[in-house]
Amino acid sequence: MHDDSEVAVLRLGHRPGRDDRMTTHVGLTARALGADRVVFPDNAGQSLETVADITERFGGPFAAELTGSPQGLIRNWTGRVVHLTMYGERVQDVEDEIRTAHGSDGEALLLVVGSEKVPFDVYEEADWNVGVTNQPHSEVAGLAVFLDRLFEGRELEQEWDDADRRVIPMETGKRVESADSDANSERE
Ligand SMILES: C[S@@+](CC[C@H](N)C(=O)[O-])C[C@H]1O[C@@H](n2cnc3c(N)ncnc32)[C@H](O)[C@@H]1O
Repeated sequence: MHDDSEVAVLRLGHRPGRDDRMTTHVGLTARALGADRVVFPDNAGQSLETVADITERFGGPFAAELTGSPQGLIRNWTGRVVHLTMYGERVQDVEDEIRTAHGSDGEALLLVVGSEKVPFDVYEEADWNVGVTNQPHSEVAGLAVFLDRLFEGRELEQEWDDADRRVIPMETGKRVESADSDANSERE
């Protein structure tokens, strides 16, 4: 989480139209929960724009990029690769090992989430295939739980740089403060 070794998220596969919201949410979840970068397939430019816009307004650091070769990124990754899949080893059994590789050994992590069927090569190329439960659910949910386990909750405390607005937590209502501290409040 914005320390020496990077955590990047790769969205593998994107079906324009059908996957637009899900791909965007992979990026927003990666950003909000402590990853440094998200990489989308190059047909997901609309999702990239949304994530970049949120980062500009609500702060960073966070990078969003496109790639023409998602599997090339996996093959050429110099750190370790974690593929999130319902068929993988239980997250609670491998999280310590992954945290040690990242935190103590300084390995950059590439977290891979799929959309439609993930090619078997990815299972073979991954250092860990990890299940957040072995039940089918969602790439967004799997990513969120995995990042929270990886960072042991520290990502909830992160500060945001260069935001032009900030949400003030409230018991009731919505309050957003601009960077120059003009406050706007709204009751639901
Ligand atoms: C809707 S699923 C489709 C998976 C696809 N049927 C396949 O064969 O890989 C899309 C993505 O959600 C993630 N996912 C779904 N359930 C998961 C689980 N229990 N643990 C971790 N990731 C999961 C995986 O990254 C998966 O590629």
